[in-house]
Amino acid sequence: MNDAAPQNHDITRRDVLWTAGAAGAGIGIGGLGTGSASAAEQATARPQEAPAPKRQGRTMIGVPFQRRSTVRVGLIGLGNRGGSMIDLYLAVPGVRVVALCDPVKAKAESAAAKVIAAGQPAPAVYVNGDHDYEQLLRRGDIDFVHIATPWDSHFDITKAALLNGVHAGVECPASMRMDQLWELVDLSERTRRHCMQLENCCYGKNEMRVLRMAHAGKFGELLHGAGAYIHDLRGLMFDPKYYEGPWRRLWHTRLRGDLYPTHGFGPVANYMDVNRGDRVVSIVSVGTPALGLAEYREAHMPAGDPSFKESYIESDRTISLVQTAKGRVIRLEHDVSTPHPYSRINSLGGTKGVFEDYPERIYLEPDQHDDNWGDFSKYTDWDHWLWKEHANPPGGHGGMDYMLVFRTMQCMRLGLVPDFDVYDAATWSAPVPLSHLSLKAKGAPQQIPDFTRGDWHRSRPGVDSEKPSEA
Ligand SMILES: NC(=O)c1ccc[n+]([C@@H]2O[C@H](COP(=O)([O-])OP(=O)(O)OC[C@H]3O[C@@H](n4cnc5c(N)ncnc54)[C@H](O)[C@@H]3O)[C@@H](O)[C@H]2O)c1
Repeated sequence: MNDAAPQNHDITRRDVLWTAGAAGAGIGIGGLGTGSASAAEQATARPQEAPAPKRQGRTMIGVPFQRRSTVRVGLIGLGNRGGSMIDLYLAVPGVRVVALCDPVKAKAESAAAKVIAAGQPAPAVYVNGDHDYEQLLRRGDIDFVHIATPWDSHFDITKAALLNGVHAGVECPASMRMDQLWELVDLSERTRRHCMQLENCCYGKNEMRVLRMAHAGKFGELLHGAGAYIHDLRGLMFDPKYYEGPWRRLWHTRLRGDLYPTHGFGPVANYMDVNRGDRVVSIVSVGTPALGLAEYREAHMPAGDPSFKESYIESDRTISLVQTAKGRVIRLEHDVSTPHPYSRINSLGGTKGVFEDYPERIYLEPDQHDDNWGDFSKYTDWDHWLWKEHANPPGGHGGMDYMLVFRTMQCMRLGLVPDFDVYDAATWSAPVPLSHLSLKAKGAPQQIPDFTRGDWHRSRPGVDSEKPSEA
């Protein structure tokens, strides 16, 4: 890692190529596989010192949803993620699933069958190719859309949702490119529709307990935290049936950097009130060689498999250090290509102690002393009201997926301000392009833009919400 500005780094002019006109108009750089620039060029299409573009609308901070008795939901992308999240929308009261879209007809039809089995009217189904989502979004009867498609298409579909007046919830990351993250901020402000990063890990039981303890001062003054996506995906990425095509593996041929930062970053950003009193200002990243996928392929794939044509450039482990305006440090890690038990690290430290997850343990003065970790299960009094009310939530990932859906739908039904907004989506996704740029610059720091354009000073609620007086 390098403190000083790089002397002989290899950022090319194309890495930083960007003009305000091109990004503002959304031209010159394609989505959904359009355009000719490489992913690496596109990821860094804004110079790191570029000032924030001029605001085109009013802030979306503190803007409540319009109240409604029933939330009408559409889902776009019904693979592993969309095909399981639909169960949770069907389990939450006051929600109707009205339309579904996936070019793979069998997936859309099987999701439609679930809607009917849940006793709701048959949903409209859109299966005619990669752009049929446009028809779904033009229907005029969708309040919220859940976008669970491969990463390349997140931006175009989210943009279309906002332009059609539909609140957008997009899977992680919101986009892989800096110019698109800014465009999402501008679009949300212009269209007055929320654009939410559907970051389920912010609703994890441990994450919410730590969040409440942090805000109550149990950790003292906050100093450092860490989050990660360490998940051995080698088997799934080489499984021809798991994903719809090899899109996820192919990102390892396209970009070096933290490809999936939001699961680790979102919760720690919440602990530290990022965009709510503090802000993240810079990131430095380093990466290991990329060896894991090629080694796995050699051992497990039959000779002649098309994957043998692929060259993996993504570091097996990327480690980034993010600094906040208040001087705190957040460590982010990404590794999906080596053997390792699943971990999001999820740690937080301050002047009064520290929490570390995987496995969960705590060391807080005056409760613990003599270097012996304490039992985190003794701190259940600090559980978030959502976890006190829903002790055994249905669905995957230990129940946090349900909490995300329940709370988002609750905010829409009751006309509340969402727990996070487009500024959080852009901030949590920004390490994708910026870690790439830092890696190329041999660890040189990159500025993280202030997507709030100065409003980060304002203290305001987020995931640490008050329980609404009505259900
Ligand atoms: N938050 C989480 O815990 C979590 C977990 C898994 C996946 N994800 C995210 O969900 C997204 C999807 O991942 P997945 O594992 O389900 O992948 P997948 O390949 O299983 O599913 C993607 C689906 O999108 C469909 N699709 C592709 N292009 C489309 C288009 N233009 N319009 C409509 N549908 C389209 C595909 O046919 C496929 O069914 C990714 O962004 C991933 O990062 C999030």
